[in-house]
Amino acid sequence: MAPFALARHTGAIGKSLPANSTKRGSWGSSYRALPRQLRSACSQLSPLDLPSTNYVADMGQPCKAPPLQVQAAQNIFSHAPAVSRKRKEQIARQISFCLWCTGTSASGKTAVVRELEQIFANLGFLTSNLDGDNLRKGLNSNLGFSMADRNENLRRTSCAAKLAVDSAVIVLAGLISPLREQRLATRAMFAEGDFILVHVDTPLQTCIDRDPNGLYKKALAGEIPNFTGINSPYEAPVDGEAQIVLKAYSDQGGLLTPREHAKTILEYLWHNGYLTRPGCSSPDITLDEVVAVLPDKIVQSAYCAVNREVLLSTFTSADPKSRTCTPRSSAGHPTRER
Ligand SMILES: Nc1ncnc2c1ncn2[C@@H]1O[C@H](COP(=O)(O)OS(=O)(=O)O)[C@@H](OP(=O)(O)O)[C@H]1O
Ligand SMILES: Nc1ncnc2c1ncn2[C@@H]1O[C@H](COP(=O)(O)OP(=O)(O)O)[C@@H](O)[C@H]1O
Repeated sequence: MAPFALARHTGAIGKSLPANSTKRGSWGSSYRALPRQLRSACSQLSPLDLPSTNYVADMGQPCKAPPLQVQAAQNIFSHAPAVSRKRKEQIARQISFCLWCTGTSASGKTAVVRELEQIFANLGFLTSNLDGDNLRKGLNSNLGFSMADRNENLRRTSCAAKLAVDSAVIVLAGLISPLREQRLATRAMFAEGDFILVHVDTPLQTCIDRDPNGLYKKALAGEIPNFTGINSPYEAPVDGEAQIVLKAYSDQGGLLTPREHAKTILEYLWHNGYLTRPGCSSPDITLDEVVAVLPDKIVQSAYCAVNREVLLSTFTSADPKSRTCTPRSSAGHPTRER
């Protein structure tokens, strides 16, 4: 089944503009580092759990699906990277990680990711925005919303996210990822610390009231099968599963804005060393400065200029180790060692 209805989001910005030594394995093997009960949950999602989707030819004519691969390829010899991720992070002057937002449709995943994407750009960090809707127009365009198709959608997206993280890019992903086992399997793709799950915890009724594309209305009228939260399950993350939970409403009952959500995430990232430049002992920007950055203005900020200077010096310095960072704050911040 082809995706029912997808709203495309343009990237928030144009093109111009903590890790450990855990072995980073494949979908099939990397979850071995997890406790047994999580492994068992992950193991139900295998690369063999492929969708029963028919392909549609370019001409728009339905065509017979090529036989789906039911067995993993044999005789594959993988290559170690010629340039390490650590080296790439030094070049990019950032620590890469995957920030993965889960939540029902219209919970605000796209809004918070776009907000973050712009703030990161202004701070001089390179990101990739992996949005479920957008990916379903390309990489995942042959997938629908059966659970098997969602599994495959999430598996492919996790692989893409992993490739970007291994290339020193910060990934900002927003996909419903409705089942706990799917999120566990996604997390298992990454080394510990490289994956941060964010639950965009907006009550279903609020999402239904928002209904920006009229999909809930159609689903409630029985016109869309397998619609998350209506006739297909959404398992909210259990306690401790998500590193960050974004409640839609403040304690006073007011609706929190995407900007406030982005601030919560930035605080987490800053305190946990994700915004510390490789080789530095603390971030080169204070938390107050981070959260003061305006997302709606793409500017060549002072930070971009400083980073560019330091970056250029890495190419001119004979000994890369002689490169120094001048932290803007000397407070004792926790740092992710790279
Ligand atoms: N049946 C059904 N259920 C849920 N969502 C649907 C459905 N049909 C279309 N859409 C639109 O597809 C977007 C969700 O795609 P995802 O790739 O994030 O879904 S999943 O993670 O594979 O479950 C989702 O986008 P968001 O609203 O941004 O979440 C919807 O706009
Ligand atoms: N924090 C928020 N407060 C109010 N409205 C929001 C908030 N976040 C998102 N919205 C609005 O809700 C709708 C759905 O948001 P979106 O980010 O597209 O959600 P998702 O990507 O989870 O489907 C949009 O119209 C968006 O402008």
